[in-house]
Amino acid sequence: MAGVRQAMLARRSSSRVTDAAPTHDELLALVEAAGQLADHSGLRPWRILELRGDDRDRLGDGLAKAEGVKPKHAEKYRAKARRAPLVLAVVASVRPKHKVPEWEQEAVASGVAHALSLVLDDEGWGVFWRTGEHTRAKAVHKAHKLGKNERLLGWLYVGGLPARGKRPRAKGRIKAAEHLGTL
Ligand SMILES: Cc1cc2nc3c(=O)[nH]c(=O)nc-3n(C[C@H](O)[C@H](O)[C@H](O)COP(=O)(O)O)c2cc1C
Repeated sequence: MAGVRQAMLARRSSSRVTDAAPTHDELLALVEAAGQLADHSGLRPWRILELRGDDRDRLGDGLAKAEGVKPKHAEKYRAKARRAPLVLAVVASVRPKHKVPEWEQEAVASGVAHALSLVLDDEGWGVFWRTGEHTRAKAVHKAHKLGKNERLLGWLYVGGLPARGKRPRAKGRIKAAEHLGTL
């Protein structure tokens, strides 16, 4: 469908967003759409955690702890986690020792995050996928109450698009011919 191609060509990450955010119900509809991608054996090896308000401080505190910073000095990390009104933690929930290897399951979870970024962008929201050296640190894992077979793929920071809209693409579009080859 041409609409998807146009949406991809128009997609841009927005590092700065306003305090507006999709509601829980709006988000549910977008997660439903993003979750329709190819999934070997239909394992659905992913989930998304919706962090709003003070819940974002759990992320900030987890990052501070991973860095070895005491809670009373965690303000800098809390502020980072508050850069958007809605932070979506992307979790790969893998089934170990399944005939579908773990890397394929993580590929599905990653695909969902990309698809969710795209549909959010297409609906007019600002989105920015962030990670960092502590994404898979124990303290961050615990802060998100993840299970033994779960791991984070980072966070989608979501909010309203600033009045100036999306930034123009600095390096232009990719050169497709450089990425498409034959044997
Ligand atoms: C898995 C993943 C993790 C990322 N982590 C960061 C990050 O921690 N910090 C950052 O500045 N950009 C990060 N990025 C890149 C931005 O989300 C964004 O894609 C980049 O700034 C390019 O902008 P564009 O998406 O508009 O082309 C990450 C992207 C992905 C896919």
